[in-house]
Amino acid sequence: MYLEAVLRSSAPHAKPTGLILQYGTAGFRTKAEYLDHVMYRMGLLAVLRSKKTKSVIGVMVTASHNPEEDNGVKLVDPMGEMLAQEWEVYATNLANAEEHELQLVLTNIIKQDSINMQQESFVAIGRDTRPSSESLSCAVIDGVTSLDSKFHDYGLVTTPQLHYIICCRNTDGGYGEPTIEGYYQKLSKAFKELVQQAPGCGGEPICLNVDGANGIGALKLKEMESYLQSVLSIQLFNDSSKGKLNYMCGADYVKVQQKSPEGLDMKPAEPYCSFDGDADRIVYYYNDVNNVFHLLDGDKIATLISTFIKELLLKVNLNLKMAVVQTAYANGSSTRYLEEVIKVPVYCAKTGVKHLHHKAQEFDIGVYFEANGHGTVLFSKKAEEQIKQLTQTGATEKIKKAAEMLENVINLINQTVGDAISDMLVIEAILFLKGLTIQKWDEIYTDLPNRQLKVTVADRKVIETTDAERQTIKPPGLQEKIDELVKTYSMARAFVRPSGTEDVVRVYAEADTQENADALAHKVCLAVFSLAGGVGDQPKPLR
Ligand SMILES: CC(=O)N[C@H]1[C@@H](OP(=O)(O)O)O[C@H](CO)[C@@H](O)[C@@H]1O
Ligand SMILES: [Mg+2]
Repeated sequence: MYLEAVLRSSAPHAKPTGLILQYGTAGFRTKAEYLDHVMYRMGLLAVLRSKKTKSVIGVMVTASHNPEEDNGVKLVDPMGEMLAQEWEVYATNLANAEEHELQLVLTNIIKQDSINMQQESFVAIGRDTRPSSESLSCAVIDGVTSLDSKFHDYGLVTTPQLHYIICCRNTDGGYGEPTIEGYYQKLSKAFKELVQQAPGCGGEPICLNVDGANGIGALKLKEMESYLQSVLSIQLFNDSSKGKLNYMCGADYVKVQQKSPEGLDMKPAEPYCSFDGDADRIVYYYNDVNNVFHLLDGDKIATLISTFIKELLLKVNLNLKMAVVQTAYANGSSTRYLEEVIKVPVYCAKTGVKHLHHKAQEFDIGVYFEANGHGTVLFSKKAEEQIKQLTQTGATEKIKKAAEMLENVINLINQTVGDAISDMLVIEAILFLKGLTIQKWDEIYTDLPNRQLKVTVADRKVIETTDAERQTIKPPGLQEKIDELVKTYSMARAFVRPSGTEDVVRVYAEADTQENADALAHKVCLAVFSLAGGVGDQPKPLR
């Protein structure tokens, strides 16, 4: 019986007794030494998922922006999306089964989802540059082969590159050539064509400074450089030749600390961007002439891209439904600007890319970004077809040209998931086409001062939220207290939610001044501490 081979091969990947892990917002994530059995079992689960969907399924070994010592794993569904939520429960059950329960848990999944074990299967595996990733991806392969499945190990790839490959394979190349080379060719062709549509094109290449977070994004960007030559000149910092992954650098560090990363000497007015550890997030920043740091996060990126697309849609006169999806963390100024100035509907989804992605799929053109820089644009089949049609039959040259630009954006953006490299190229092309410097882009609207803090409580599940996490319904009295505090400040907003990746409650506040945002955030922390079972010392004021 096939399960005998599974159990036999599981012995070298035995689960430490009693260890419990959850398939969270971004798959499993913890210290690398606890993950060997999880990897083996996710290899098994990927095979089952592949049989169930009759498609290629991806397994990515990465812990993204976490410290180098951590690792993690996530499964990629057929169209390059995150694993279906119903299967997250299977993943959690499988990861937590003790060795003697493994057979039962596997059999239950097979029965419950009526999986035909005779069905062929194929798993594509990728990994980041963490020292632990290679052996952990071998554990995935052991799981895959113990169920006699076919697989391909793509080795070192960015998370979005693996998502791209999965989508290409499952569309028989419709989305592109399912290789890293194919990815570089597709993106660089679309980028060059877009840039060449600018009036002043043909002069000096566009210059950009990139912080690669000492990770896979740096390696892949180096590989891609030759494809972009003469159009984009990249100065790469934290290129993984010496520094430690994500240590004092990368998109998460820059966003959370609101300061420049180590490892680069910032020159005033020059544009910089940072990738995270698996290159699915990006943020931009610059120092002004007074050496004051300015951050352009996911909200500013969403605004730039939406404005550009909206302008092109007006030119081609297509009646396509476009919307922007954000989370509660989106800066209030960005939401107001999108709704009132660009006049595009804005929706708020729960934190986590899978929630934003699903919401964005409801529109002909759905732009989604988390404030931390993870996001992309989704085009419906209808939108893609109508745009393509206009590139050939558009009534005027102006319409054809605008349709061609939109078509290039469709090819340049990675529609499977947020992608630092692809987003960077989209942003650079838009800035070039619109003749905008990073300062001018930054001036489109001014962020409301804000503060994000964490509170440790005994059990963060005592907090329950509603309205896309903007209101709490439990514990009793907490929302009333937050409302009361918010009323005492001008232009204020605050909310709290239990984190899906850390054992903390996150607190967010914004207000008219930084002092007020800090004070409000602190008072909300105190309310959480007293009403939701805070542990340790009381939260201290920031100033
Ligand atoms: C405020 C914030 O940035 N939260 C992050 C963080 O989720 P939490 O559930 O807040 O821990 O990690 C997620 C996965 O990487 C990411 O999608 C999300 O945006
Ligand atoms: Mg990431």
